[in-house]
Amino acid sequence: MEPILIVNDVRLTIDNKPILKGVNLIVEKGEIHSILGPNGAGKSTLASLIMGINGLKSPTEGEIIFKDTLINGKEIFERARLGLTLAWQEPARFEGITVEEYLKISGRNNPDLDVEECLELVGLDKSYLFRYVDDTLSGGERKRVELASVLAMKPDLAILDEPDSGIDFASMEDIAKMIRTMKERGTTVLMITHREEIAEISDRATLMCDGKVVQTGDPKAVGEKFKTMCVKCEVKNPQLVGGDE
Ligand SMILES: Nc1ncnc2c1ncn2[C@@H]1O[C@H](COP(=O)(O)OP(=O)(O)OP(=O)(O)O)[C@@H](O)[C@H]1O
Repeated sequence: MEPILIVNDVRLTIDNKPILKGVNLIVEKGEIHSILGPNGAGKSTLASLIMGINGLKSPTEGEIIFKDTLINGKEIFERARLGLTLAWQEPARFEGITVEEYLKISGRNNPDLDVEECLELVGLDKSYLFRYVDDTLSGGERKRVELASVLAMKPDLAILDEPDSGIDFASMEDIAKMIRTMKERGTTVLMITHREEIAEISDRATLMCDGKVVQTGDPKAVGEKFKTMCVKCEVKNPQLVGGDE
């Protein structure tokens, strides 16, 4: 096993509020790794820190190492150049850009780019190439276009923040298939999700709660723990989730 991403004792405090409280995570090259956890666990904040977005370029303490390079403090474009990309929780919306243009921009550094194939892999036919990436596409279609753009980019590590949001239950198997295709094409996937059934397509999963990692391992076991412990805990006793430092 060869780690592609190492998150080493990462702490983040914003306005005196501890948000990440010593997160340790190793993502192995070639795996699909899910992060599960209740609302407010710190999943998106961790994804932002790994990508260097939303003003979060460095943790308060700890290290983020991508492909043997310490990326604390690096700009988003430097991280992208190293082979790191992120698909957002909110699907893409770009006024005046067609799907074809969007995929070509996304895949400009991919010598094997085939935009029609990228669309096909996310279940959209080639008539979508001429559609605009705006609200004339449904939320689910924009989500698919965004996942097609990740396939076009072919990054070494793709962080997918809730790829299942805005996707109806019947399309979940499609999404799962697409994420597996990403893996087959050499992209390691770190995926944030609320749905344990999506986490189950992973090779490994991590459960986060209250800014900490609770468990990493077999996705079924982690999903089960999420389902049985966190959901109950969140509903009945939110103030006890995970405890404090
Ligand atoms: N810039 C910020 N300033 C203050 N608090 C913040 C900031 N960003 C995040 N938080 C807080 O940090 C905690 C973790 O938020 P985060 O969005 O990372 O959780 P999450 O696990 O992704 O939740 P969800 O599943 O609801 O998206 C929340 O309590 C949130 O309000």
